[in-house]
Amino acid sequence: MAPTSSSATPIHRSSSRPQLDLSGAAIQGNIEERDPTILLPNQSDDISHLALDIGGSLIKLVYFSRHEDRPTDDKRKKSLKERLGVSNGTRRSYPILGGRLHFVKFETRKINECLDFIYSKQLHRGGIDPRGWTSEPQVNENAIIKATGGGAYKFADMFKERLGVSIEKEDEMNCLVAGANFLLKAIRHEAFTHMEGQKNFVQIDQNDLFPYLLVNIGSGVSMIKVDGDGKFERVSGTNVGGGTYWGLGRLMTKCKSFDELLELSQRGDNKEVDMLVGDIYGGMDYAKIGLSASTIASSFGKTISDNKELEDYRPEDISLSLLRMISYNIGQIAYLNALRFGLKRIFFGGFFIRGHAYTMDTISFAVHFWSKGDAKAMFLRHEGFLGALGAFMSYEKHGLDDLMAHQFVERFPMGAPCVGGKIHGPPLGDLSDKARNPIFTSKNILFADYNSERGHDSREEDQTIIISGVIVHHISWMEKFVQKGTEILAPVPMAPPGTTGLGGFERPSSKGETLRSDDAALNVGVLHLVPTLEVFPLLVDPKTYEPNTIDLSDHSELEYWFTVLSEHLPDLVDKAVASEGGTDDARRRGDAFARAFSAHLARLMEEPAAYGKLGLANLLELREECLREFQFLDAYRTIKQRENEASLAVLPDLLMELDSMSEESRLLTLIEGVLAANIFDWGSRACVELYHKGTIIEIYRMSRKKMQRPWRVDDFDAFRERMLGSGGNKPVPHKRALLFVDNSGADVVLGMLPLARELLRPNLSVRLAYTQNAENNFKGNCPNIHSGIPCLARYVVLVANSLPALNDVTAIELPEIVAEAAKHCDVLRKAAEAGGLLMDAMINIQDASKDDSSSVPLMVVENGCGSPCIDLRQVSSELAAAAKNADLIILEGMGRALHTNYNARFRCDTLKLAMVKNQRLAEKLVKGNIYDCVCRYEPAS
Ligand SMILES: Nc1ncnc2c1ncn2[C@@H]1O[C@H](COP(=O)(O)OP(=O)(O)O)[C@@H](O)[C@H]1O
Ligand SMILES: CC(C)(COP(=O)(O)O)[C@@H](O)C(=O)NCCC(=O)O
Ligand SMILES: [Mn+2]
Repeated sequence: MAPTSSSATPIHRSSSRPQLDLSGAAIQGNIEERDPTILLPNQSDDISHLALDIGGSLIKLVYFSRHEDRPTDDKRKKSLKERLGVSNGTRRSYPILGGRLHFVKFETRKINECLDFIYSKQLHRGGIDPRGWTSEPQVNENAIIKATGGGAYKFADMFKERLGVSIEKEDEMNCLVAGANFLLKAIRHEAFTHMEGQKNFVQIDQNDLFPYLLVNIGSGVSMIKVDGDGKFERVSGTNVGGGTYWGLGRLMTKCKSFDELLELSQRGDNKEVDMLVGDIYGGMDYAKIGLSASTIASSFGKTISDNKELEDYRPEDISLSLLRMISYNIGQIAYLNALRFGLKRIFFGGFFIRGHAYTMDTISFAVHFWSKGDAKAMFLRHEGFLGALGAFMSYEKHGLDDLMAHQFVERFPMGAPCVGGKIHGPPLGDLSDKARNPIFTSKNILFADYNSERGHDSREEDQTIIISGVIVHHISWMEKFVQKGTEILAPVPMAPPGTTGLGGFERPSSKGETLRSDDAALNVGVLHLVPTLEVFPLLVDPKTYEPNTIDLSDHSELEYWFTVLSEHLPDLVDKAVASEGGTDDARRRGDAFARAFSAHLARLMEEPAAYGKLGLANLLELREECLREFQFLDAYRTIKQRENEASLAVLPDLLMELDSMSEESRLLTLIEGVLAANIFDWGSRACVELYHKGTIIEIYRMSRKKMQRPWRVDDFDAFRERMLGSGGNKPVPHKRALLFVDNSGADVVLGMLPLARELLRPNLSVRLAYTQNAENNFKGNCPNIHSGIPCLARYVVLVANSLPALNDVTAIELPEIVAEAAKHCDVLRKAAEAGGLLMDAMINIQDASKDDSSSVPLMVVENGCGSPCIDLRQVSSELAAAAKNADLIILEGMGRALHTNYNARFRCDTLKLAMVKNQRLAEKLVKGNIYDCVCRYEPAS
């Protein structure tokens, strides 16, 4: 339990939406110090709000926790952010820093475990007072928890007695609908179809969501016609539901748990129990009415003709027969109701489904078969949490309903056993023994997901579990970490590859005999709420925008990238460990990171859609997130510094060389320079091997020498024409250019900065065009005048990562690099000085929407990402603001311009520049070879 603090000074956040007010919170010690301890009276997490759905079988918990910004080494970043109020989202006056939504469930018959969990995390002390979300330091008489489901009535007294809180009951149907509507609107890859073992995510158009049929398969089944928010009618239901399968199954098979029963079904053969069409028709199809011989004519029908007792049947066959009977029946009734009301879409929720492939396939089959393909069964990733989410939304000011998909980031943490930067627990060498021979009992995996939401914020080594007030166990983080890894690697239940055609199924084919543990099978991560994220405003069509260029649903593609990332792992671990001083602790964290990332990869190889729609960018981001989870804040720190220094040392010579050229050849040389310097990429195997063969400067020279036009994709002439004009075409200078920079060292110093400088320096072609225009009585001034001389772009915005990823330069590092470069360059110096050396530039950008004249020539903004790629649906609010008046985008690097955004269309002129540093990608994307270059220019569409 976290200690309480009486000397706590409250944090006050100005807020228009006070729902997550932290007035009860206090920072212990110096606010400036690294990772200060934040205390909320009587609780270990910052703040939590909780809602419950207490059903006949399961208790579902949704809770929200607010965490301080991730710990960072970089004081400057902190002070900059504080100064700018960036983390508070001042531009939009967001009142909250965001937080995380967690999903947990317990069996209803084990309600005590649920109460212990709430108590251990002090979730009931979230200060939910009926008067509002004002956190009270202590539980008060009026504290309430919103809950739905029958248990909200049945167990109300228990909550009062054990936790001192009152349950405020919410209507179950209301909650189901509110939860489903929220998920379908706010979570991008929430709904999917599942047919013949194939999972496909469905993009739901928010404006075309209603009406739909919601079928919630819990213990019993409710069918609700949903016409809008709060507009619904329970049109049907059936008492043959999840409770029926579990109840009958338990009686007939003696199984001890639901999962055991489901596992049995995977080895079952239902024709031993079911009467099939073929049994009646002597092995023939009844083709006239569309029934194959393997169609079930009568579930359990065969048991009447046999002279057998229950014991004579295999429990496996019984379980499968039951599962099919119930799933099929529900699918059929659902369709009949959809037909009744003319609904085409049916969403299925409830924990009966349990992400189980065979169950979903059976339901889908029934809907498809009876509707002749007209209606579609869709499933929800947060299947069983609809009611609990709805209850959460029923708090008067939960702040969730106006949030949108781009403000949620789902993470799948491993439960890193880190405490204050240290890995605790036994040496990692022991781990494989433990994994093979787990020491867990059913009791001490009670909180199997407990650590999933803690990540690197963990401050406790052991979790003490209190059951009925008695301390019964200590679980070390390490043990839980191993458990998580073991769970994640458990075999996946697979659906059969195909049906027999006319209404029958083959037997289920499972890759393993056991199901992935209940917890891991949820396929639901922690939803991080980042209110400041925005959709990049220059996308032509955000709805159809797909960041990933490579489709990993192609299995050979997935296999290839899986191998690339796996092979890169040892080197990455070495770099990461070295970046933390190579200590024993760093080594242990490195090993743990490698295990965790490998486990994620292995799982995704087996089940690519396990974490939602999967693209290469997701894998690359997962790797960075995983590093951060194990407290590797910047694995390439030293390498980046070394390369920056070396490149800055040769910058003056390069600038001199450039200055001696004509404008036309200079622009070409600059683009060549960007492409050549993009070779400095520590994420590419081939490049890393190159670095062992020469110094930075040698490689840079070699790379520049090899720049032969035409490049593999070469739109340079069109770009040059647009920039400098040609023949009768006058150049129309750009107003604001956004330069998405990539790697540290030569890439940014010798590539992108000189290009930025070119845009900002006085330009003869523009001057000429302007003068001619003026002579032709051109009214108005050329907008691009700095110090009285026109240039190619009036404002240049350098867009860099918010967090480190590989050797990419970050927005925090960039101002210092620009300042160093500015020592050798008047243009950069003047531009930077005009912006008060970038810090103020960032302040100004926030005002830019109000008054454009306050903008400065050169600024740095963070992009909101911590990945080598960029998903432009989720960028920082600063970048979104900076993009407002931008008319030129330059995307640089393989991650940002090829892996992602290669096919993205923008509303302004766009230049995509990258060197392809991977043979396979070169072949696939540009039909070329490794080290080929891409210079793709697309005028505004
Ligand atoms: N671990 C589990 N324990 C019990 N039932 C489970 C479990 N996992 C899935 N189920 C299935 O989920 C059903 C409960 O679904 P749920 O949506 O939670 O409904 P309810 O609100 O009625 O409890 C059970 O009847 C059973 O079929
Ligand atoms: C991670 C990267 C996208 C970074 O490239 P960059 O954006 O820096 O040009 C790239 O290095 C990559 O795709 N690497 C994996 C492929 C390989 O090692 O061949
Ligand atoms: Mn990079």
